[in-house]
Amino acid sequence: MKIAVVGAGYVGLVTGVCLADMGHYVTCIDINENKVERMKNGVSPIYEPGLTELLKKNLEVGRLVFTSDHRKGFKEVEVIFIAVGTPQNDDGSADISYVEDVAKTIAFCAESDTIIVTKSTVPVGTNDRLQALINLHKANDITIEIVSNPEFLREGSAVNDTFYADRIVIGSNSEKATKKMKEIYQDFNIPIYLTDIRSAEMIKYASNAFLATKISFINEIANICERVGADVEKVAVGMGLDQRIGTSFLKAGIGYGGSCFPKDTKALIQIAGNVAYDFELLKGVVNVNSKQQTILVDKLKKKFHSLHGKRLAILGLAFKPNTDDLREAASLMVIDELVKEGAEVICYDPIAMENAKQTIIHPQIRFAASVEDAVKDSEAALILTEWDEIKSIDLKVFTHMKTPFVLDGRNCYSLEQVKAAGFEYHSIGRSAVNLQSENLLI
Ligand SMILES: NC(=O)c1ccc[n+]([C@@H]2O[C@H](COP(=O)([O-])OP(=O)(O)OC[C@H]3O[C@@H](n4cnc5c(N)ncnc54)[C@H](O)[C@@H]3O)[C@@H](O)[C@H]2O)c1
Ligand SMILES: O=c1ccn([C@@H]2O[C@H](COP(=O)(O)OP(=O)(O)O[C@H]3O[C@H](CO)[C@@H](O)[C@H](O)[C@H]3O)[C@@H](O)[C@H]2O)c(=O)[nH]1
Repeated sequence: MKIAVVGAGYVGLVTGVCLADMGHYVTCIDINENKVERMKNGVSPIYEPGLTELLKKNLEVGRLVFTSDHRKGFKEVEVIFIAVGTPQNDDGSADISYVEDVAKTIAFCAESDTIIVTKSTVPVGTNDRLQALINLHKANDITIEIVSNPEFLREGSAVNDTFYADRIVIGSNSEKATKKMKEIYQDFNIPIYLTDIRSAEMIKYASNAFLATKISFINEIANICERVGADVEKVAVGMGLDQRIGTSFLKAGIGYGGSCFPKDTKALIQIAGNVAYDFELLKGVVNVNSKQQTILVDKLKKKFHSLHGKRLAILGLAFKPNTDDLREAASLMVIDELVKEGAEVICYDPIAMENAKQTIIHPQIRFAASVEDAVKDSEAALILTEWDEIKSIDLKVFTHMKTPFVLDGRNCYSLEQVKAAGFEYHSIGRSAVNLQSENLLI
């Protein structure tokens, strides 16, 4: 089938490449001409395992085309996916102006019957609004129908998530559009959950809010574990063995970041507020997360009287491993706090360094070429992303620090490993390892 995808960001590019790989003819349209040029040459603008290979393969066989010309991209296509951003407004609500702009462009350009598929995460009722907008602007003799098809991929495993998703959600009020959607996804062999448009829109927000709730819940349990002498890692395993609870998203740490959970939880609070419902639980989840993101700074302040002039190493900048995305990463909040306290910050990340150099600019911040360079002469090391490279380093590297003091926000090492290596170590929801007594401190 001939398909257009508007917005070649994370979701649009991965969707476009995977649809092409499944045999469809896909045109990805993005207003960023620089990005389009790179993609035309087989260069992915994002770091995403497995994506470049598929991008090159599908460009070569001619199933994938990139353009910044919407009218050209819409020529002869039956289905248009919208995958542009829905960032956060100042009040936390979702900004749907990019999605509305695309809907209007489609209405102006469409020359024959078209199905629009909204992949972007949009507040409940947005697709109905888009349909009304399109009906207002489209030519009279054509039909444009809209379908909600929220995206559930995770950054860092986006390609795999697309091919092996647990479900595909399709919200549609039209039999013709539903049939087309089933055809598009036929070869993916993934269960399809068909529902109405508003429920599909809500499934996306509810899923992200629920996962964020699990994370804030385990982080609060972790904070209590530290105070009562329990180990959150063991608690999470024990809880997860109950199949009603499950093991996933119970990894305690320094909170959730990224381009989705922070903005989608806040947007859902707004969606509820707009219908006079106070989503108290979710407000708690958001507050817990914001405190959790800087919990290591609190621990650091307990250790040192003042952070002024202290050299502190940051290991890991991306909001999670296997991505170079820094959006809403805990590292940004931590670094901001440390800079305010007058510390000298030296950062290292295996992949997100180039993005970081353009995002985190301050005279007190420098970048190191390796973990070794970052920790050398530092008075504390803060681990913020659990990259394999960081998890698998020889722990001796920390013993060469000016003060061998490690704050691990992602519980990368076992307490036994750390005790054997010999440095002071504080993690999340577990006893601290003290250097002098070699005892575990509560
Ligand atoms: N990033 C994720 O992991 C993820 C996962 C699931 C859902 N989502 C949702 O998907 C949507 C897209 O997210 P993203 O992270 O891919 O966004 P992104 O910011 O990475 O990409 C958006 C792209 O759209 C382009 N664009 C903007 N206006 C355009 C227009 N009029 N025509 C053509 N291109 C245009 C931009 O240049 C940009 O390349 C959001 O609603 C997000 O909440 C994201
Ligand atoms: O047990 C866990 C799991 C995750 N995280 C953190 O949560 C954030 C988000 O992680 P993850 O969900 O793996 O990555 P995203 O790419 O943000 O994916 C989420 O957001 C996407 C955008 O909406 C959805 O499509 C996905 O289904 C949803 O998992 C990261 O900072 C992780 O460090 C934890 O702290 N503990």
